[in-house]
Amino acid sequence: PKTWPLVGSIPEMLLNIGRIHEWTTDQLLASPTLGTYQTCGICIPFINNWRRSFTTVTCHPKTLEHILRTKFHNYPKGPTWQDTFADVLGNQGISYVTGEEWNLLRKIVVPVLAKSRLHPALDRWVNPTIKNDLLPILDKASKHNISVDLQKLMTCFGTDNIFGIALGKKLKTLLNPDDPVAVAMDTIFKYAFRRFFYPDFLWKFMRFFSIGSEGSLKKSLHILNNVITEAQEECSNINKDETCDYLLRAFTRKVQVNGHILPSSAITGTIRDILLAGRDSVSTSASWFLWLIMNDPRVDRKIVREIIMILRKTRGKDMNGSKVTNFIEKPCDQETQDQWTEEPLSYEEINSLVYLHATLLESLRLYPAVPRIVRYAICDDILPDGTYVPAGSDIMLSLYSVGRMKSVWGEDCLEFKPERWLSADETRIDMPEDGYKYAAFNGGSRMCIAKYLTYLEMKSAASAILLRYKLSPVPGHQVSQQLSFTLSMKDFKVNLKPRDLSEFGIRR
Ligand code: HEM
Repeated sequence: PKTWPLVGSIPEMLLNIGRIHEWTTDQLLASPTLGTYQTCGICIPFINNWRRSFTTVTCHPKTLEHILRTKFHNYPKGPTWQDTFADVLGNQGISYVTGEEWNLLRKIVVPVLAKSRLHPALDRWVNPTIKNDLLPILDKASKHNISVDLQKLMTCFGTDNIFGIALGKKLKTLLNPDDPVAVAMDTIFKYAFRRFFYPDFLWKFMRFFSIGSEGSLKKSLHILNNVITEAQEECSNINKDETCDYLLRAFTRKVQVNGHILPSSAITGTIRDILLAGRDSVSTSASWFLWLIMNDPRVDRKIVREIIMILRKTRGKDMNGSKVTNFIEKPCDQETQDQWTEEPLSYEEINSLVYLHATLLESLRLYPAVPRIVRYAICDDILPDGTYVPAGSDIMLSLYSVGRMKSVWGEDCLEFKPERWLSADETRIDMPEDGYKYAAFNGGSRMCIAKYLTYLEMKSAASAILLRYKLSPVPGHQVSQQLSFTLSMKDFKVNLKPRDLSEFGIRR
């Protein structure tokens, strides 16, 4: 990008702030290495060190692998990130700490969220939230022709699920969006992000005197911490032998791992990280996913058809009452439709949805909920494409841009095409050999701990919504990206019509 004396590329970035991820992609596409460029921010000689404002921006899968795996120890999150977010994330939580403490936390948390352990999370939290809270809201909206903001609803859905899964608490923000905890979470996201735009001395001054946005941030963190501490106290009174089905319980059982005792602040910090990370990421991904489907009737039909095929196998009955074994069936009548839509899909049903899974991967390729991550170079380094990275500078990985590179995903990289994730006969998922081509959940040792939980939550919500309703855009409403930690939309207004499944009773 164009770089000016003293202010670097800041003016051009500010001009493009409303489309910052697109702009970054444009710069990466124009770079001679097709995937890496270097730039700098405000740099005033004798006042700040040029290395602190120098940034390497990249999206090439080989470079991502180099930073996230091969040279993992040379690229931590760095002092600026730590200084800015220590109080928000808790300086002993999983996303903040490094070294042995971090290994220990991952050893506790990762197994609890492993794919094979998520069945109870679906039955106890996700599906009841869909059935009792989300669907009644959508039913009412479709009956009365009222449009809904799906981004907002999905944020409440993500919040309710993550509070259940992490703390064993029913928050029910779908029914009560003004719940003080939900409002506190909103405030934390909004004002913590604002720190990027204020000079350090200003927000630190405001924090010290608890004024303005920093005052609200402090209060909101206090509200969230109180909820976690209360849950910790309740949890310590529960019989230790009871089945452990939420994250906090896993901590009380495994406070000591390999002789290391975990401090209570590490547990609080990690739970806080999980509550914050597990909310907007899911709502953002679900919103882009549903937006893409709403605008692509071919994919919409294919998804509903696949769900029906699965339901015919698992819930279907023919005229004589016996289970249907083949899918070439009569049109779906109202009674069957009612039976199939009474309960959200079960764990086994969800795991049989191959096309839906491909659609999810495709939407995360184009719209990764975390669009960029930043690392810091401890020592000088040379990237695989020959770029020199000076010690003490930042390196930004644009996860948003990876999916938009023709050199990585081919000429049709901007097309929404779930089939690219499927085997030729479309019966199974074919992941790319180079795992760093798909980096939505990060890669290497700091990979997201909740990839499978996210898939499960999203497939469950998407199948429930798409089986029951046909979505259409609200005339005149355009979605746009909101500047935030995640790629969230400003709002996502849709109209819903009950889905008529009778048209799906045709031969394959
Ligand atoms: C579509 C949904 C999600 C996406 C795209 C996503 C993406 C990511 C990415 C890119 C990172 C790496 C961040 C970095 O190192 O700078 C990350 C880390 C993390 N994610 Fe997720 N995430 C999602 C959902 C979730 C959920 C539902 C949870 C909570 C259960 C969660 C918890 C975490 C935590 C705790 C970390 C830090 C791990 C560590 O540093 O060891 N994420 N996620």
